[in-house]
Amino acid sequence: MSTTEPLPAAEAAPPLAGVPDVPADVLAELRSTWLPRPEPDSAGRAERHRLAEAARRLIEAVKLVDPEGDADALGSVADEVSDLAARIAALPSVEQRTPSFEDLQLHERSPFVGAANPLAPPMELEADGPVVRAHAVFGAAYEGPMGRVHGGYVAAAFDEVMGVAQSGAGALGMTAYLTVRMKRGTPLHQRIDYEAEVVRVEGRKAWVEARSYADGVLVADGEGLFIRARAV
Ligand SMILES: CCCCCCCCCCCCCCCC(=O)SCCNC(=O)CCNC(=O)[C@H](O)C(C)(C)COP(=O)(O)OP(=O)(O)OC[C@H]1O[C@@H](n2cnc3c(N)ncnc32)[C@H](O)[C@@H]1OP(=O)(O)O
Repeated sequence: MSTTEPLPAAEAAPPLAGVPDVPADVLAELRSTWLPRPEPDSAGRAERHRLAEAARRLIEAVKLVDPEGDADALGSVADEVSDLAARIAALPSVEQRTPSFEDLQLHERSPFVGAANPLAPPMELEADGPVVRAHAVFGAAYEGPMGRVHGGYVAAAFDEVMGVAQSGAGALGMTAYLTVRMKRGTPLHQRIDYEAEVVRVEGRKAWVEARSYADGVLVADGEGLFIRARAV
């Protein structure tokens, strides 16, 4: 891909040649309902999301706190946070019960999109015809070069958005390879926009293209191959 123009918006996902089983109108409906973030289905889940958001602020604060400041104060908060981690770990774990449908959703658990996952920025998703659009703001914890997102996270964000694009097109594969061209640094602390679309399907293989933009300027683009397991 050489153009820097965003992919055009589309009215609806056209049928994708090669994707089996699921009619295009059903997929389009699923995409429009599954990709936007749902409201939490219980008070407990809402509180877990609030806890994850607090943990994100904690991660950011720990990354930025000055080691040349007050060592006693640092030691004291390290003890408190350690006690808090032990209190949380002593609460019932999702791994001790059969996961619910909501537990398994990308919006809940993903390291990029998951509201319950403190590692997730979290990224927001939307369906735009056959294109999946996403956006995220990466904080200090994602820093590689000064003020820029680490290249591993740049690539991983592409994996997520491409993975959703091919799942949303019914391909349901796993990443076999991913190529990301990093054209400019991806800046921290500002909204990064993504777009991804399946461009070709052959049997169990789906090829996806994606791009990312900072303030409308192309910062990276790439493509990936996703392969559906034989059993699915
Ligand atoms: C409806 C709305 C829903 C929206 C809501 C979305 C929910 C859901 C979103 C999820 C979003 C998560 C996004 C993260 C996605 C991951 O991170 S997935 C995790 C990372 N990837 C992996 O762990 C994959 C590890 N690799 C594998 O498991 C296996 O190698 C694979 C990829 C499944 C392929 O295995 P296999 O099926 O045994 O492959 P095999 O039969 O040997 O080869 C099949 C063909 O593929 C080719 N091939 C195999 N591997 C490769 C390769 N690496 N490179 C090139 N060609 C290859 C072979 O040459 C062969 O080609 P042909 O001879 O048919 O032409």
